[in-house]
Amino acid sequence: MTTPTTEGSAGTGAYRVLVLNSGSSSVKYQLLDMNDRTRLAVGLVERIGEETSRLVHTPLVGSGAGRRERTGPIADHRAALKAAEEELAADGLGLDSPQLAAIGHRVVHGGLRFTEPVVIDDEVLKEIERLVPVAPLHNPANITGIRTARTMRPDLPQVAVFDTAFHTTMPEYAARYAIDTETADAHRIRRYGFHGTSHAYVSRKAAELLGRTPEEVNVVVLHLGNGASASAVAGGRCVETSMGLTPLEGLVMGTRSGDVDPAVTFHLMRVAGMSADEVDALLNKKSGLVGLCGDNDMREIRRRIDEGDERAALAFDIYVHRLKKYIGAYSAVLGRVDAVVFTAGVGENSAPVREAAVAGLEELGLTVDADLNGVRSDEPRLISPSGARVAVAVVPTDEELEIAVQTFALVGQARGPVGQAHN
Ligand SMILES: Nc1ncnc2c1ncn2[C@@H]1O[C@H](COP(=O)(O)OP(=O)(O)O)[C@@H](O)[C@H]1O
Ligand SMILES: CC(=O)OP(=O)(O)O
Ligand SMILES: [Mg+2]
Repeated sequence: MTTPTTEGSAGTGAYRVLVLNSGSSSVKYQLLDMNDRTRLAVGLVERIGEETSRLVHTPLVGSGAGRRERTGPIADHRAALKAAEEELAADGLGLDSPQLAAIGHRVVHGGLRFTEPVVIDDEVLKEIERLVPVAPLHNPANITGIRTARTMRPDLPQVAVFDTAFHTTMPEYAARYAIDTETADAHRIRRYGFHGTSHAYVSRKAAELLGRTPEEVNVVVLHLGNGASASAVAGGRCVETSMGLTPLEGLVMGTRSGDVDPAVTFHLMRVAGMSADEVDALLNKKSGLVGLCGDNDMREIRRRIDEGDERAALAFDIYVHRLKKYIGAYSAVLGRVDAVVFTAGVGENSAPVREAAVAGLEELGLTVDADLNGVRSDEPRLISPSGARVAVAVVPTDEELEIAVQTFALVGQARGPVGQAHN
């Protein structure tokens, strides 16, 4: 791992990066010191637009240390960022700080054009807006984040780091749908994949855990958060991933269906009289775990299962069955698998999901040690027994760190030499 120098961006001495990860109803933010990649403050604003919004802000340095919480309505993403800025400013870490080198934004859809992080200008912003129809839950929130941050610090470089970028190495036969080529090309319909920052970070960390370089290993990464996706990474390059044109395809998610027969859509339109927008809302917001059992939080689902709730049990089984299909499929795609890696909220925390997802896959070399699987930790760790043919691991993701590193590297390149992107 190479550490950037204190030169920071531009030799100005600015060495901090603020990262904004704006989701459909939440904003996660982190302020990092890029000299040693430590976090100075972290925060989350959730349930934006509801009466019960909540901001949790935790400064990690100085006298302000200690978690602070605000509750009460926060109307929109703009208000959420303003509230976050107030909290940062209260600790002397506000956006007016001369030490701030850049703001890094997670942008979910980068289409065909953005295969690397970019400094945002009006034209880049316009392209991110053009992609709203293919990331309707995400790109609008990302855009609001960018616009608000620009208003607050118009002089500061703002960098977009795209979820889709890591997947642009997918071979054409994995990225194309088998539909009429002219129609597909005219509308840029293909599989883009998402959560790429996480898949990139976690696959690299998994190689490190195995004591190998990313080039030496083939891994299957299962990013199981509210949105969920799988990827097959061969020698450090993504060769297949489960999300497609939009973040709807693939695994069962908190509120999204993942894979369904596409005919479900026109059947609902023709037979149930639903509009395109209604089907869109059904598949994106009222499906997945919440559609199956009314809850999208895996903790709550497990609690209900323990009480004998059959709907929750069936939802769990459907979730895990889909995961197992993807583990099998990606083992075939990779030919040789060195590790299957669990990450994000469910992947990092739910031992029952991990156990059930690999149960019965001994023929593929996959087993989980019950004791290791039960350990709670924030560190990357193996949960397969020693000597297992394929390692099974838990690697906490850190999209914000990855975004900060890419942002800082880019701003440095634009203005003069700085440290490089990390391993
Ligand atoms: N201790 C836990 N046990 C089981 N599942 C958990 C736990 N903590 C969080 N989760 C799951 O993780 C999900 C959130 O994952 P996260 O990666 O933070 O999502 P996102 O970034 O998409 O908002 C929750 O909805 C919940 O299902
Ligand atoms: C792309 C995507 O699904 O993101 P999230 O998990 O943050 O909803
Ligand atoms: Mg996430």
